[in-house]
Amino acid sequence: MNPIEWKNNILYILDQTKLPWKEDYILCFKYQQVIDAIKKMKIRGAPAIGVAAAYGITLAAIKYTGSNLADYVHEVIGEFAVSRPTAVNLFFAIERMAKVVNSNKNLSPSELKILLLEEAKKIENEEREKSIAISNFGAEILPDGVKVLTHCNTGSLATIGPGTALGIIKEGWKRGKISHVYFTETRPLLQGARLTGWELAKENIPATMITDNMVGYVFSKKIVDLVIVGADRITLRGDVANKIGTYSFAILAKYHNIPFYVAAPISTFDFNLEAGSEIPIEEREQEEVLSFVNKRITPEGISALNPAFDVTPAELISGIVTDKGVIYPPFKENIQKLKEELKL
Ligand SMILES: CSC[C@@H](O)[C@@H](O)C(=O)COP(=O)(O)O
Repeated sequence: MNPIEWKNNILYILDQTKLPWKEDYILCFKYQQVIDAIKKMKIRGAPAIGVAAAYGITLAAIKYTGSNLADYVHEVIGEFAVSRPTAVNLFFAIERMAKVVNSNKNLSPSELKILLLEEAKKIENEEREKSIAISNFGAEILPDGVKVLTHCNTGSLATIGPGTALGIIKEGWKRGKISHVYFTETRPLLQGARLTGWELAKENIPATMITDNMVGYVFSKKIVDLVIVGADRITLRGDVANKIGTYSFAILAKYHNIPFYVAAPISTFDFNLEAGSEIPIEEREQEEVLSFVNKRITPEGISALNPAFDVTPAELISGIVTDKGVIYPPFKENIQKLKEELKL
């Protein structure tokens, strides 16, 4: 199941706000529809947001009939850059699209449009390959018969391909290494209950959902042996921004001596940032937490906090599974080494 598909100059986006009730694709004819889909989380998950933006920029270029395509593409890139602030994959993808424009200034508009589409397809294919690699590296380190907990949705819907944390779980299940999967409901938008539940059910993987506030209980009862989550941005010292709640689960895992793994492609690393405190955290509308299934549940006059992500310090993480292998502590040294090896 692809969360996104490019066909005949139309971008098809599977509307994740309608899952699991309806498998409905939005047909994007204009780039503004893609920005809207990202903002409203019809498409979400760090790698998938990057791919959507790359195609959205291509869509804008293809539809443009004016006389300065390069400037126009840069303007559109500026609009995508403010759609969701935390997942660095968005910026990774738009920088690559900007580079195509900047290094091909002498080409005709039609030639440039072809190159932009090729780059978007390349980004998509690379993300697919990366999530396959992560799934394999991660499955290798899983102990036999392990009971795993994951948070939010990091599967095919959030990436292109099997997924990151959920990709590892799917691969681990295929290899007979996982005995049971637990996943959180993931308040407030229920990416766990709706989306991870949907993917696990499609794969016939036996799974149990818990609400976010049951994690401590589940750890204390030794119901779970290991945690794997995804990431929206990882800094040079190995601090990880991920779906709100991740930080609390990491602290609880440390207390209970439960290994806590993060899975993400190298495109989720932000080599410009040293510490997690520098990561911009998206603050979403209060209404999302004050209401449940579109019905206000908190009395009028009460306000709410709604950060979409939190930051888990490197000290709480056992390992980071990437498409280039698993990084272990000391993270700062090992991330720096990988950066140099990959010439990034
Ligand atoms: C492979 S997806 C990794 C992360 O993007 C995922 O864990 C997550 O936090 C998703 O948040 P979302 O707000 O649903 O985009």
